[in-house]
Amino acid sequence: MAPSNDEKPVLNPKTTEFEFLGPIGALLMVTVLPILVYILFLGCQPDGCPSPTLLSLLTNPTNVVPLLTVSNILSIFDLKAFVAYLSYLAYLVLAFHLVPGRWIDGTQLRNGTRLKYKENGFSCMLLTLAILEVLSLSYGSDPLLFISDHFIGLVTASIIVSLAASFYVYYESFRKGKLLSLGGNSGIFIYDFMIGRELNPRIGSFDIKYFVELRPGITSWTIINIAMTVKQYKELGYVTAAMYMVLVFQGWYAIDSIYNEPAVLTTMDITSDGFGFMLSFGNFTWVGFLYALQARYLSLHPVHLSWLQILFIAGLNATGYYIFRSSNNEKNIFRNNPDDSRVKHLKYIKTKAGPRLIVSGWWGKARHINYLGDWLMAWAWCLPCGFDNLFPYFYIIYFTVLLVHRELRDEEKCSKKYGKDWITYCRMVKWRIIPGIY
Ligand SMILES: NC(=O)C1=CN([C@@H]2O[C@H](COP(=O)(O)OP(=O)(O)OC[C@H]3O[C@@H](n4cnc5c(N)ncnc54)[C@H](OP(=O)(O)O)[C@@H]3O)[C@@H](O)[C@H]2O)C=CC1
Ligand SMILES: CC(C)=CCC[C@@H](C)[C@H]1CC=C2C3=C(CC[C@@]21C)[C@@]1(C)CC[C@H](O)C(C)(C)[C@@H]1CC3
Repeated sequence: MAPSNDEKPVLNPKTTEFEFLGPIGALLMVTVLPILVYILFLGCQPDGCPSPTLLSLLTNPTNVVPLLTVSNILSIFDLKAFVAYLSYLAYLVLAFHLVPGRWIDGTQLRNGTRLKYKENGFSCMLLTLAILEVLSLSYGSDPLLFISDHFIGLVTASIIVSLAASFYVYYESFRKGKLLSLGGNSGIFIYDFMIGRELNPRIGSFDIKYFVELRPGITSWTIINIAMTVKQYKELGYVTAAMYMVLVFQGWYAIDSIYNEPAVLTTMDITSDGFGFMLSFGNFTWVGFLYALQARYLSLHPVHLSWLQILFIAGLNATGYYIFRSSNNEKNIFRNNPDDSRVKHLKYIKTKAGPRLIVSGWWGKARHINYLGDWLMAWAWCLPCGFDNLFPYFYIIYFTVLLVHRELRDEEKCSKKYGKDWITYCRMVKWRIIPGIY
């Protein structure tokens, strides 16, 4: 007999528990984060990081001339940069639709369905890099120097686009039949707008969250790093080892994330977080521009490293990448096919909720061992900037907070999902991120 209406589970239950300090935290994120991005970029100028000229404003606010001249703050509004950024996004959307790729299944949704996602990110990235090469061969360094010359204007363009996308998906989320995120349906605008109300906003088969997660931000981060390397070469006549390390380490990470595109389908962002300002701004601007903080710093303030420092930092990045990639692959392969020869030796616990929890291998060392690998790489991206300035280390500070907070969020989610099985798992694997420490 079909369950009565009051027995049927509600498809979109109201969100009753807040994260990120609730509506107040959401308002702060939407207002403070864009300002923070401007401070980190406008505040770092050729005359210093932070620029002493701009710091003088703190003691003499009326002396706005330096603000206009040194920081070129009026370049925040840059029509050329805005048009260029929109053209860049249009190209990415066109490439997504035209470049061939297989369609793969996402994880099962709570309404029992599975969405299909087009896997052609790596081909699109190769196409983008090929186009960059052709442009450089045809027009020299000008196309890439446009990026460093119009950088703040491009940042503004990404912020405007991220806000427009956030408002669009929020408005569309009220259409009938939408599947909402469990954490973004509080009914309070600023909170749902920030954390994301609809789980998988789409235009036809075009999944906005999936596209934004691995295309505009990751790609612009890679291109900006190349542009900052070209800028350093133009200024110095050579490229420092420190810049090469940041370019290669971060470029590898970015391209690796796209090469392993299917892995994003099992991340929290895709499986449980709605698409709102956090993921929109987080990808378009935070990943797309702020993640290039070290390359921009080195283009303005070259750092020379000793061979010992180079070897240590390279070893740190390699260790981090090995832990990051092998642990993520171990979980993703196991979850897709536990009988795969590469993971069938792993011990696991069966859960009442269904999915199996690995309790040996990487996932027997810590409950988020993959975060440790990512965190070590983050250190390897900051250390090439030397120790004269804290600006480039903003990334490791932000990232540490993000990973610790994300681990707590995931613990909360898994504890609710797995109940006693999660308690059993935690007893067997007691470390959260760093085995023996945390
Ligand atoms: N560079 C950056 O800015 C960022 C990078 N990252 C990286 O993204 C990667 C993915 O991180 P994230 O999205 O947080 O998700 P994770 O890859 O850490 O996966 C967490 C999920 O995996 C499942 N799981 C947990 N423990 C086990 C286990 N023992 N066996 C099997 N499955 C398990 C649970 O999902 P289920 O409900 O399916 O069981 C859990 O919700 C990480 O490597 C992280 O470092 C993340 C954020 C930002
Ligand atoms: C302060 C602020 C705006 C926070 C928003 C958080 C986002 C920046 C991150 C949340 C999860 C992310 C992931 C990646 C980039 C950063 C964000 C969007 C990621 C795409 C980076 C590349 C990795 O290989 C990944 C695909 C595993 C990863 C997924 C999560």
